[in-house]
Amino acid sequence: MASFIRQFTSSAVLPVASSTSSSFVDIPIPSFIISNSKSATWLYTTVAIVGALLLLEQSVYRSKKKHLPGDSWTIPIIGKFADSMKPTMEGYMKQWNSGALSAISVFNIFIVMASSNEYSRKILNSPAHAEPCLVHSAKQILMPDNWVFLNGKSHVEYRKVLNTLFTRKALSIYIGIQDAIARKHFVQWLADAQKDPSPQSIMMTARHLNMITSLRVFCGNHIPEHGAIEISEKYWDITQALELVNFPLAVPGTKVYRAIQARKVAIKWLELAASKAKTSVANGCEPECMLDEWVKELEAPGYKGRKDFSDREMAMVVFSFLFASQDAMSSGLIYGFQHLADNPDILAKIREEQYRVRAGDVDKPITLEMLDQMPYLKAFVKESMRVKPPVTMVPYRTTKAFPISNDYTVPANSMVIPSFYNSLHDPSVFPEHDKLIPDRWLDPNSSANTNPRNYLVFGSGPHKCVGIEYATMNIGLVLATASVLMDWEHHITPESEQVQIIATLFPKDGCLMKFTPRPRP
Ligand code: HEM
Repeated sequence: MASFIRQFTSSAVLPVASSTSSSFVDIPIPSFIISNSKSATWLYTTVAIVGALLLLEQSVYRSKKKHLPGDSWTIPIIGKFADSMKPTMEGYMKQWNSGALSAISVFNIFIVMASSNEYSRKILNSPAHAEPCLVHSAKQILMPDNWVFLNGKSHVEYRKVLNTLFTRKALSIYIGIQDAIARKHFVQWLADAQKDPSPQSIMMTARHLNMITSLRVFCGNHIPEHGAIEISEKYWDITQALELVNFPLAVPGTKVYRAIQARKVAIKWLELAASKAKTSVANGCEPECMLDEWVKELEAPGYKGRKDFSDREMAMVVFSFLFASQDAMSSGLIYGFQHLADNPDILAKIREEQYRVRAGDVDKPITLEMLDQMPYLKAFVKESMRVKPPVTMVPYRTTKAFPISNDYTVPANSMVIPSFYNSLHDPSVFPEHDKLIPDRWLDPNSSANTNPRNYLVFGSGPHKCVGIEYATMNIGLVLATASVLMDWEHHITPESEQVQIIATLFPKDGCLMKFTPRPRP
């Protein structure tokens, strides 16, 4: 009490206008009240500013969203961040089914999701309004000067050069490498299964097979074995960083930081490979991999394009191929194994075709000519990726206001995400759309074949996947060779049909398989 009185007496005088409250004039005010009142002013001001900003945030969101389906209000600051951390197919389906166009916001990034074939294709084919933006982390991982971030004319020019790496002539070099590596890995899979016959997840084994195949196809023996294994092991850090929204700073301990370290390792080996490929071709060696083929192509007399690609630039291209293919191809391959195991009648047809084309010789490496005679295999691969598309959507960014429909314009600098799932599961084009029916691709007059615009597994427009032929050839070749060398049994769990999204789609239980050697015919 005494201290209270002391404070009271030493307090300042509150200047109050005498006209309004003369009786209070000169009443001494305690200092704690004054200091509290100052901080209260600050508090009120801060609250008012924050409140105004939050209101502004809501009104900006609503003015951008207009009549599109989506939450009427966005969660302050973070928006749908929590959902984007743990995306689920059910969540995406709900969003896609809410309308052909729908809106969400994550960290104040305004996002328009397109689910119909018409709008998805429109985004992919409107380079004047929208360009691929990948997820934010992709730029940090791939490096901003990677060719994949080019747009317009410079992108078209660069792609012309890269298209030469996927010609039939180039693929005929790659197919032998793919065949040999697949067989080597199957020997290992069978040896591992003999040691431990319990069903094992093929998530990592299939990913490893894929990575080693890609590295050998792209770089041949210009990367030593331990370098290839180092890239393969570290690559998982890159996959894990591909979330829609990441922690913005790549500081130690974050996923993006770890991914950047993994990229540095990969680029170091890929630069070395580019330099060795140049030396090898200069020494007159015949091309044995993609980098050799590229260097050789640059020197061809009829070649008119750009010739001066540095080791780093070539390394970044190869890295962009790894980046674009590793997760998608692994997804395609793993679902391929699962679909065949779950559909023995389809597997039997694949095998029948294999034995016929290989004339019973299962040790004979596959050639492009043999693949040409395997329409059922091709139909299966196409159908397997239709049912479970590895890539379900690709983020684009509007470079200017984009009048996407008669009654809606996507504001500039928004994210627009064309999704492929609904196109690939449109029941009017794919009757019994959830069923795996390879035969629908064998009839040229089927609705699947007469509506090619619906098959968006590899995208559409100027950024359509550059590796389509290689990807489908690789998935087909691995499954075909596996079918004649091995039997496999799928250990079905309640999660086998559920999907987990790790950049691309995978069976939630990791796809548990048991492999055994298959007797020769
Ligand atoms: C099953 C495997 C694959 C799937 C499902 C797939 C799917 C896709 C999709 C959906 C896109 C975006 C297309 C668009 O924006 O319209 C894309 C782009 C791309 N893909 Fe693939 N891809 C696969 C394999 C590969 C492979 C094997 C390579 C390279 C060897 C590759 C290289 C690329 C590149 C470089 C791009 C960007 C092209 C550009 O921006 O011009 N992909 N892919």
